[in-house]
Amino acid sequence: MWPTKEVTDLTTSPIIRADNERLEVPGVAALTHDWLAAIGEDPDREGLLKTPQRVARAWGFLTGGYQLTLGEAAGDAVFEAEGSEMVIVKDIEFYSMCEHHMLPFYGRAHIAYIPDGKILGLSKFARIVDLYARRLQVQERITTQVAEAVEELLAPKGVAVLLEGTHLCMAMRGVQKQNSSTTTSAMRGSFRDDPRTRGEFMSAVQQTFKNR
Ligand SMILES: Nc1nc2c(ncn2[C@@H]2O[C@H](COP(=O)(O)OP(=O)(O)OP(=O)(O)O)[C@@H](O)[C@H]2O)c(=O)[nH]1
Ligand SMILES: [Zn+2]
Repeated sequence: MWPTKEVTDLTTSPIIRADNERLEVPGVAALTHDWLAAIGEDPDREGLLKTPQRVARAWGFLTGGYQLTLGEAAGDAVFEAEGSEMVIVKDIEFYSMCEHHMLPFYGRAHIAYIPDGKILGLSKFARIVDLYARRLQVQERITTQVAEAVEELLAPKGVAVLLEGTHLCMAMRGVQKQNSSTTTSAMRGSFRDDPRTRGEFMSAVQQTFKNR
């Protein structure tokens, strides 16, 4: 892993400036030059001349989650609030890289929680998903880490996280199954203990499947 950069200005951090690949990972450009040669390419042909730098910037973005903490991703958006109605944030798209093949997997995350005095700014759920997705990952670990992050920030009565993912390492190589998808979930507190609470979440999520 490359040296951790202190991110003090969140408006310029790689996770927030999602359109802007500003963080080049040191060493990746030189490695990419050698990688191109190893696969039989000519790294010095015109079309590839800038590719090592592009790859280094792209990987800075794709693995920008290593550069941020949960506190930085959530900012100051934890608020005191009355009430304990279920909050569901659905269809948060994510893009990650599998740690086995370093190929992309992507899909949607759905998060629900039941507050116990604290709520979180809605956009922060997407930032938390990006924080963990922009690393080398397995889908199960992103799912668990997002659930643990919501627990840590809010200490809610319950939290549920469900991810649906398509893995390119299963589609464009290996078993070559283009249509398979993987669902992973983490249920904590009342979502684990109360089937009705879990059922309410699952039917809300299934509604988004039907509407596609
Ligand atoms: N559980 C889990 N497995 C994953 C994920 N992403 C990729 N994999 C799997 O990781 C496994 C690695 O298996 P290996 O047998 O070591 O590698 P491989 O020979 O390239 O495997 P194949 O993909 O079957 O060709 C494969 O079964 C992948 O499908 C993930 O997010 N979660
Ligand atoms: Zn893989």
